[in-house]
Amino acid sequence: MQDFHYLADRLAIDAPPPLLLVVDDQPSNIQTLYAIFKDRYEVCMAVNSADALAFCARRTPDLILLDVVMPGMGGYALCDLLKRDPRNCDIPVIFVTGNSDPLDEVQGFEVGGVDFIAKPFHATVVRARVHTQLTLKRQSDLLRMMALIDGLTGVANRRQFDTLLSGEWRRCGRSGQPLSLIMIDVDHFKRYNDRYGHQQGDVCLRAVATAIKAAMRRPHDLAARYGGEEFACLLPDTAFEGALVKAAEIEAGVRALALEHADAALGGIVTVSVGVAGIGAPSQLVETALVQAADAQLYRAKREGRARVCGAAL
Ligand SMILES: Nc1nc2c(ncn2[C@@H]2O[C@H](COP(=O)(O)OP(=O)(O)OP(=O)(O)O)[C@@H](O)[C@H]2O)c(=O)[nH]1
Repeated sequence: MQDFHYLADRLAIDAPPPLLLVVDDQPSNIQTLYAIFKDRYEVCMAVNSADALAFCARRTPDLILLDVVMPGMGGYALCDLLKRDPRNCDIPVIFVTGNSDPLDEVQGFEVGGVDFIAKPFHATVVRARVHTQLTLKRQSDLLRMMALIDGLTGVANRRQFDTLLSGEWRRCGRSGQPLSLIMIDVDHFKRYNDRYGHQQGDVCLRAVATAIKAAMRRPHDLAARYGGEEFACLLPDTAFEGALVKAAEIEAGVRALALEHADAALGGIVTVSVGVAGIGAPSQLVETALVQAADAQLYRAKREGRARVCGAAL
């Protein structure tokens, strides 16, 4: 539970103001809504459905206020399109309408709208409705994130890692791109816990996770907690040689933290052992081969004295 609060606090502190997209062909309506929301939210505007789609391809709004009747594609058709797109389907859409016909509202709910706001606007009601939907959106985003993020360290969890490994294995197999995997294990971590206590052990794991994440700079690189004191990095479109460089960076990055570990075998600081495996064309083998190979290299690094990188190309 403590980890849940840690994650929730981090999200609240780091969260930028919510992004509202107002889609309306009438400049006066846009101006009114802008005036209502500009103090608490980032408000962007689109004057037709095509502009709105272009905007959503660049950025993901937290909520859309959508006029029902517009020249060209109307609000219902636009909402229907957005809901069919996996990248945009979670954005709540509130329709803004001058029509109070219940049948009209039913159509709006059928295409995935979450609420209606009647014109002319009543500022307090509009604010309250938007606030309610944004609160619900934040909560569902948090739950989605908790299902994919390790609560202790903030990196991806094992579930996300397994899902992405399967996806990247197939994608790299189709495109003929290489795929590499790095497995990392904290050395003599049982001794660390025994000497410094489990809570300090958790602090150490967070610091190690941060050092690992710092080495993952490409957008598709993934750092994950594989289990206990073991981490894994998935490097799509990266050949074995490149992954070896990253692995060395991770090993050096953890050393550079200079976390005291009086019972460590070498140097009196926390170190990691690292195993690397890379494959040129994933389609030749089953995906477990990559994990097994990286794991075998990790245990080789342990056998050969820890605090080092070992690797093999498949
Ligand atoms: N503090 C803390 N400890 C954990 C966590 N998960 C696993 N551990 C501990 O990590 C230790 C792992 O110990 P071992 O697998 O024996 O390995 P090791 O002591 O690191 O030794 P080598 O891997 O051989 O260098 C165990 O004591 C686990 O209890 C965690 O979330 N927090």
